[in-house]
Amino acid sequence: MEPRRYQPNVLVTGTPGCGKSTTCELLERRLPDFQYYNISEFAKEHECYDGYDEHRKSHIVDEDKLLDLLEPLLRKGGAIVDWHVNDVFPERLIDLVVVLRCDNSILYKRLNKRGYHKSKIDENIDAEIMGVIMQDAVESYEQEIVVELQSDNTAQMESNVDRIVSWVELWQSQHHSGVTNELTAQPESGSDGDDD
Ligand SMILES: Nc1ncnc2c1ncn2[C@@H]1O[C@H](COP(=O)(O)OP(=O)(O)O)[C@@H](O)[C@H]1O
Repeated sequence: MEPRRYQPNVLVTGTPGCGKSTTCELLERRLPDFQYYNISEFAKEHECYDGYDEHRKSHIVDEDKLLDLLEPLLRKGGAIVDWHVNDVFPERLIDLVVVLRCDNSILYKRLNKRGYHKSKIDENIDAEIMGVIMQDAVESYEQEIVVELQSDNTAQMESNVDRIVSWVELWQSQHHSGVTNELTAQPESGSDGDDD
């Protein structure tokens, strides 16, 4: 059986350039007990690669190897996971999925500034217009744990961070009080509860 988690795991996903890393870095400061996993960097660091995609000019991530390494870390809870791919993490390990969204013209400027090739910018803008990442998220997780947050400007990003922190605190209060209740629960009185 899956061990009980005392902190939730939060997956922050979205099209590249939507603001995942910036949001996660702010979250990290607000949630000092949490561990931040930028999966692109994690995959590079642990060489979770399975070839190179010449067309995209990027490494192909070996998802099996990635998950083998990541799963024991996520089982403990308290992880902030940042990746544009979201359908590879087992549902049982994820408590909240945040899908960041961005206006196309703003996203274009961000990706252009990043020096992406035009074909790569177009591919990402198309994905954002079609809501590909959101679609993947709702197909992979219970709809109740998926939230879509707009991240066009700093004010929205700050508000998103506040919302995620509030959600984490709510999760903690529900789960920690749940533990206490289980431990302190009195046996049922056996009354039929006749309320006439
Ligand atoms: N909500 C936002 N408001 C203003 N700038 C943002 C916002 N989100 C991201 N950015 C900027 O856009 C760029 C891409 O953000 P980043 O967090 O690296 O995106 P991702 O991790 O999704 O690829 C960065 O220069 C970042 O400062």
